[in-house]
Amino acid sequence: MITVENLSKSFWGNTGPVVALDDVTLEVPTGTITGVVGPSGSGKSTLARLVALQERPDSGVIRVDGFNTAALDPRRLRAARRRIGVVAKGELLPQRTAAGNIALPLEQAGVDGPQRREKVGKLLDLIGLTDKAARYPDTLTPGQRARVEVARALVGDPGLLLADDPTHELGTDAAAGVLTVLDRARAELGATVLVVTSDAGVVRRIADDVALLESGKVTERGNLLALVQDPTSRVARELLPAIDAPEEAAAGHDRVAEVVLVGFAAVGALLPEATARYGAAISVIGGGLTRIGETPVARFLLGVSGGHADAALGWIAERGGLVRQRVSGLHGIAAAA
Ligand SMILES: Nc1ncnc2c1ncn2[C@@H]1O[C@H](COP(=O)(O)OP(=O)(O)OP(=O)(O)O)[C@@H](O)[C@H]1O
Repeated sequence: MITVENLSKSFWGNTGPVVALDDVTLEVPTGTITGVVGPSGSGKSTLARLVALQERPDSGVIRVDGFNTAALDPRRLRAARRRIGVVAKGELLPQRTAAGNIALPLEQAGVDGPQRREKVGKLLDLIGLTDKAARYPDTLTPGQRARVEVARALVGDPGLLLADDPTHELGTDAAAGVLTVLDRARAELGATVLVVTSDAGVVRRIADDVALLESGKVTERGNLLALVQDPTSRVARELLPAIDAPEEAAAGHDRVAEVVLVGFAAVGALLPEATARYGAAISVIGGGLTRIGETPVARFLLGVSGGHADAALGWIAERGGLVRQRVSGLHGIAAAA
């Protein structure tokens, strides 16, 4: 477990001090992927450098498995740094093959040849590049190079894998490939991963937990699937499908409600079952379906008509759907299950 407690960091800019991080607290539970998402300049890279123990905070503490890293002497600090696998971008050695680049940290650590080969072989398999082991970086695609960089960061079995903007400047397929590797690292190696990104889609695809960083402050954090069911969550607003129906499309229904459904059973079955049980006519006015990791999540604006419209909505809420009725126009009441 990595914990960041009350971390603050300022820099001197041209016009005075710039607060990059302001009292940031964060947990990265073991074996999970935590995503820190925020706009440009919100402090993401500063946070990544501090967690990588490359820079010291002005105040606050970073704990790795309970140890306060601020209290470490230089030798222990170097050892602690080695426990953090930083995905370093654009730093593959051009004169070394993909396998040779992944093996480099093991060579530096004095690991013998057979052990190196076994470890590198496993990681080449994890990143799906076994057949490219002998290729040099300049003959790989940007996405393949990015996957090799992740493998190199994983080769020392780090306590934390840290990736700053891992999909930056990659096309859609290449980005998906890198995220699959991070996901497999967590699932198959039990890696603990911290990803900082400005792309909410990265968080939606791989994160278990998320923190929203804005102007150096964490303004929201928690489990992603829990947050998407929180009507006040700004992360949820970012990640769920937009309801892009015009106001007049909601006219003519007895009840209009925004509904968030999480999981295969809810997304697949709740609406037809509510229709069948309560004889209510339920129509989808807007919204849509997405996935959070492997979990389907839907946000719909529903129009419900018929004698048992309220009962139908109440039943959906009882079954775990988040139901917010729109009473009139923009006003709503929350009835979370
Ligand atoms: N070494 C530094 N010297 C001076 N100011 C800095 C330094 N590093 C970061 N800053 C400032 O701190 C703030 C946060 O920067 P940071 O790079 O951490 O944000 P970011 O969220 O990673 O942004 P981006 O997504 O654009 O990379 C910015 O105002 C930036 O200009």
